[in-house]
Amino acid sequence: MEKVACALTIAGTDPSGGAGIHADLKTFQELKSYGMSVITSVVAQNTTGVQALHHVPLEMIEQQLYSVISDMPVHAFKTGMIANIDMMKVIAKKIPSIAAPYVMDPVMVATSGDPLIEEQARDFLRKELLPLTALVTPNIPEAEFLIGRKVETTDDMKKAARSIVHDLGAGAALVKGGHLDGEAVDFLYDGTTIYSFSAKRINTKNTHGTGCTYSAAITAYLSQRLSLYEAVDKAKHFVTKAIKGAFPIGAGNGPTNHWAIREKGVFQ
Ligand SMILES: Nc1ncnc2c1ncn2[C@@H]1O[C@H](COP(=O)(O)OP(=O)(O)O)[C@@H](O)[C@H]1O
Ligand SMILES: Cc1ncc(COP(=O)(O)O)c(N)n1
Repeated sequence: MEKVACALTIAGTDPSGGAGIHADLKTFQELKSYGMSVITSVVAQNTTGVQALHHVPLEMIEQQLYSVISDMPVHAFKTGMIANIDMMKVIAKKIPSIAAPYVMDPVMVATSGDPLIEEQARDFLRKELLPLTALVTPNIPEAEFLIGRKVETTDDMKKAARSIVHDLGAGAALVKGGHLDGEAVDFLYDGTTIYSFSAKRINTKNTHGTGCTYSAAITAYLSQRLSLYEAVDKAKHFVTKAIKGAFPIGAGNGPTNHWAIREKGVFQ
């Protein structure tokens, strides 16, 4: 029988289709991994911001996890938005039973600036979930929170990546430079080596879902058994294309994940 790579995302929703579970599943599909999802929160949001949040009851999160894990193979998984400590506890308890690399996108606020997780949950995420990861993918503000210092230069980014691994216990750290000026450069530290991944900065406001799409692409490639370096390298190309090909739809920060539609010519 042919083998299929299976990737799981544990995250919140985005009915406008640009971020969260929706971006993750579209990315898994585009990269030819079989996509599965556990929904933590239903989020009423669009390109302009977050309008309302509804948290899925804890038993239901646990049940969704059980439904997937008890029946399906999982070759890599990621977490995105996990709104509060109780949800984090439920997820942390199940993680050790998933024998696959764990990629954490430490989502804290939406591109619009709206908070997606409770203030007190940030500490729990850092102390309890981070040490379970194979890779964590903070942007600059998230890296600053994790290490408790300002990150203003590429040198600071490299130091942050090292400190997230050595001081906080992450398996590896990818500190993303989307929030700095100049080249869009990200640094990966795997415990021994710093690697950089760079792309020309694209002049666009359509960046809704970039972090989700990037971490989902890494997860998809890891599910296909690529090395961490190869997975990040290919995912960086994917997210750059996704930002380049984004359509200016919606009144705010447009979604990034439409380049495949553009390439295949199915648009008006
Ligand atoms: N304007 C841009 N042009 C090119 N790449 C970008 C741009 N903005 C972000 N990126 C890249 O997109 C990815 C997501 O980064 P970032 O925006 O920092 O994360 P987040 O979406 O979590 O805030 C990174 O690889 C980053 O370098
Ligand atoms: C449910 C959910 N999860 C994550 C994000 C962050 O999106 P981004 O990738 O733009 O940082 C979001 N807006 N909504």
